[in-house]
Amino acid sequence: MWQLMQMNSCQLVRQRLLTNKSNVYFTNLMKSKPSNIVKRYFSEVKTSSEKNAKPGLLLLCSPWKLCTGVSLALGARYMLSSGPAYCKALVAHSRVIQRRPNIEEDTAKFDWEKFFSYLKPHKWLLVAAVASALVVAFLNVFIPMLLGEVVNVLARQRNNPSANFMEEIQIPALKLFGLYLAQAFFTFMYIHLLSQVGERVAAQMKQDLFQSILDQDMSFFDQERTGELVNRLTVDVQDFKSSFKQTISSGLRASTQIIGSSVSLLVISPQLTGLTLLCIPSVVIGGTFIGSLLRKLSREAQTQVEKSTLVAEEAISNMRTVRAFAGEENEAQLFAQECNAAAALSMELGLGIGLFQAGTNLFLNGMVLGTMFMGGHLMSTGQMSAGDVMAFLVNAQTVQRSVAQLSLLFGSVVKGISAGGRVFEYINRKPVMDQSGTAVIKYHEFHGDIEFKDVSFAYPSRPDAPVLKNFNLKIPAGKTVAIVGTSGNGKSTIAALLERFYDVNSGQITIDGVDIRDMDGKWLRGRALGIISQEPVLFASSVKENIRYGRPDASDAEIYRAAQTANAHEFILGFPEGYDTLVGERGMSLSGGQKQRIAIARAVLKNPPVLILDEATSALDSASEKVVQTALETAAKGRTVLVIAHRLSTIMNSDIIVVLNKGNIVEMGTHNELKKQKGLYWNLIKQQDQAAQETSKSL
Ligand SMILES: Nc1ncnc2c1ncn2[C@@H]1O[C@H](COP(=O)(O)OP(=O)(O)OP(=O)(O)O)[C@@H](O)[C@H]1O
Repeated sequence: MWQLMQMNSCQLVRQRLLTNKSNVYFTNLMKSKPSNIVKRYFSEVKTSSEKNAKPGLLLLCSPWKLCTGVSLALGARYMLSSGPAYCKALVAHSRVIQRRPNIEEDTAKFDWEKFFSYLKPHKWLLVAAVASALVVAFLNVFIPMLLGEVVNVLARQRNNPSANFMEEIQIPALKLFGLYLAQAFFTFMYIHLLSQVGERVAAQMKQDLFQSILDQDMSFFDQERTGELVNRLTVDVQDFKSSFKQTISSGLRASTQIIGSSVSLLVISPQLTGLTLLCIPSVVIGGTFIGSLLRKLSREAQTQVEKSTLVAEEAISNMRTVRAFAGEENEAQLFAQECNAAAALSMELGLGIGLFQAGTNLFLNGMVLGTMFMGGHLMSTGQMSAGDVMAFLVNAQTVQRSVAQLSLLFGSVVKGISAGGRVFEYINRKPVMDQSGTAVIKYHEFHGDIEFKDVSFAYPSRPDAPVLKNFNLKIPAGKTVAIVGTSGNGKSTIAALLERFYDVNSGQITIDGVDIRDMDGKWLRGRALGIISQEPVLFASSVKENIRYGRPDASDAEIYRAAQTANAHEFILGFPEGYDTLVGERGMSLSGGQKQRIAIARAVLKNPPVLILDEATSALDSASEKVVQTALETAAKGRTVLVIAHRLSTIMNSDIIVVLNKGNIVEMGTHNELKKQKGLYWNLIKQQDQAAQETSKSL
């Protein structure tokens, strides 16, 4: 049993959804009957299979997985005295649909209009860059001719040495030097100007993309992978920028050079040009065929590299879970597997490129030899000079280099267009939720009467699974209302709807009679509501900056006062660097209770009239819970408070307790009233007392 769990534990890190689930959810699941655990197992499998029907079906059909699931479920019920984590493994197991990361097919369209709107502010820089690149191309066409003139002077000198060599060489050499200087100057100009345009456009695109991501609805983040979004911001913008710069610099230059140099070749020697043209079809056909094979291999290798990166990223970002389940070996194996597959493909690609390059070099060198042979013959019949042969060779080389650049560019343009398409797709993406509300309630007019009227709601990612149906609830101003109920009943959903993370499907939620959809969302979340959740999220900066996040314009004195209210001032001063102590990534260097008190200070600093406490103490041990509970009670004074409580000890001194079952209110009243009813609330109390006794016995 344990081995089975170990085998599946590393899969846990890939279950992003699980991070939305509280420990309480799993503790509760752990206490269910074995049949319920099995039921939940299959319900999770069903949900997953809805998302990804084919593999889901496979999972359901696989007898091995079925047996594992049932045995995990049955065993888990009896083995879980040490905590809810194993239940997480159970549910994670049921959610394992696809072991390997899914690299989605690229379907995004490139938005040319948007692209030009980014170029527009830099049009003059771009024109100057393009003009400079064209000048370089023209110079590259003329340089071989002048080089030919210089060679002719040298050849004449060898056949007929004369004293006025300096005079003869002076003019062509000076002209050539002038062209070299001009070529150097314009090369510098186009590279410098192009990098200015490229960097400015890329920076603007990145900012717009980030802003667009920040503006998306919460349902967008429920469905998108963090790694994918970060890739859009980094890799895709980078690929697009490189491709853009390369298209202008290499593409424009190479095309102009091909045309210019081809004309020069014809002028120098039509016979030699004709001979060269005869060889071209074989190069084009062979090159296209081998090139397409190599590109296919390159795409496969790239996709494989991305897969291995995703495996590493998920493991590193969930390191605590990996360590807690001793999943290092599995992760390392999986990474090695993906890495080796990527290396094998890249080696195959290397072999292909090597053979292709060697063959091309042999062919091209053969052509040079052939040109010299034929050129020598034409020289012997007086139809060409040594300088002409030299100019022809250099021009032919320019054409060859330019063609090679263009063929390389083709891959880069395809890559850049698809990367740009993905970036623009996200930039253009409009949130579905209507954000046009502007209503705000003046602070001194704010009472804090909250009402849910006939609210029905299903998460956008699961439209067929309604969480609330015709839900009605009044939270009077200045009162504390606690919502209790077993896991998965929709308690946190109520808080999420009040924060307007999602819009209700029907009905309305009002604060002081104003529909929250008509309110300015930033004001609603930023000023009116404060939330303290079970797992407070801190940023990797100092304690002070984390508290200031509640109100960026707060003074230091206000921050200290908020920390005092949150019972955090003392322990913060105990740190060697006090308020300037860095909390580490996601607050790793603090205890759960300390993190929570900093989160409370952050909410207190914001001074919101309505406070939402979403299982704010349920992740803490009983000693920390008491300290945090006191801090919460101080913070809650004079505000309307919505408490989402799984553990009944966290409902504080609530004025009204609402018992929720399957999204419906089944009991409502004060603690004493509900106890007397001996209904669901009474059962919950009994269950929790029993669980507490069992825990203390096992300790
Ligand atoms: N982001 C989401 N997307 C889709 N479904 C969700 C999402 N969050 C929650 N759900 C589903 O909505 C239902 C209610 O979940 P909710 O988190 O509100 O329950 P809860 O009573 O707060 O549970 P717990 O006490 O375990 O936190 C559950 O079936 C859950 O799976």
